[in-house]
Amino acid sequence: MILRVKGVEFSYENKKKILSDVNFELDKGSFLTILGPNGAGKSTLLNCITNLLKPTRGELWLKDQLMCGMDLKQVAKTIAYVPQVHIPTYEFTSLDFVVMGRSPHLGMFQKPTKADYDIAKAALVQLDSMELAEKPYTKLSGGERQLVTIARAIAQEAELIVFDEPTAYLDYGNQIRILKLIKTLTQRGYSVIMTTHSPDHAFLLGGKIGILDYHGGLQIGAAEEVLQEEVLARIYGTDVRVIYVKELGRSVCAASLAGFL
Ligand SMILES: Nc1ncnc2c1ncn2[C@@H]1O[C@H](COP(=O)(O)OP(=O)(O)OP(=O)(O)O)[C@@H](O)[C@H]1O
Repeated sequence: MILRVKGVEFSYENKKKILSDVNFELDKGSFLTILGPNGAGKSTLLNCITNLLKPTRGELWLKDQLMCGMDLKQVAKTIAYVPQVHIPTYEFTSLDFVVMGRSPHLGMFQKPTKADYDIAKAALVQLDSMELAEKPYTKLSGGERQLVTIARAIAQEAELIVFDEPTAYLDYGNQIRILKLIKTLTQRGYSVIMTTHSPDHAFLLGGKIGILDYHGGLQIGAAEEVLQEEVLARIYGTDVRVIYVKELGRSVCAASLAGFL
């Protein structure tokens, strides 16, 4: 077990409960996709998991340690966060950006060493992206930026990588490339949590699915078990068909515009 979320509740200042009694465990090398409508609380849950927000109730355990007693640097040695959009102000090269993943392993005023740069380069090589090393990070395309951000997570040498909508803003080909890469990461032993707005991505990746509803509850199960037509219709407020495609060996989601407007 790498992460245990136990009875977690969260409210912002306005007191509306965004997360309510959320419970799940994540094993090493396993995968959880979190779905839910806009504003349900997916990013809030990821922020609690990465210790950026403190739950109002409940406990988060990282391996066998309670997370509330850990600082961000300690947590970052185990969990890497790949946010949706990251636009730095300075013109770092991609390699300098990837090497920032080494910060949790450096002392307060310590600069990255040659060994840290070697780890950052190896992360870019792992993702077949070494040609991006000298490109300014601010000049990368959306897909390239996502690759470099994943390389930073790998350079961090974390065991759990948390992705907030990793396919947002990417074209169809890059969406599938990033999903393949995420699947490969789990095959290499990383644990992964990601959010998505596409139930089809959940079918494509397999693993466990969590559906967050507007009452803050997280329903967890296997894709085929959780992603039922009635559930999707309730969550997204629109008709969705779940169809098994023999050639693909999996179900797909298809929406219809009939009766819309
Ligand atoms: N800092 C904040 N202070 C107060 N309320 C907030 C804050 N951040 C988010 N919220 C509210 O909490 C709720 C959950 O937001 P969150 O961003 O976690 O949802 P989400 O499921 O990630 O949404 P989306 O799919 O649209 O990205 C929303 O109603 C949002 O307005």
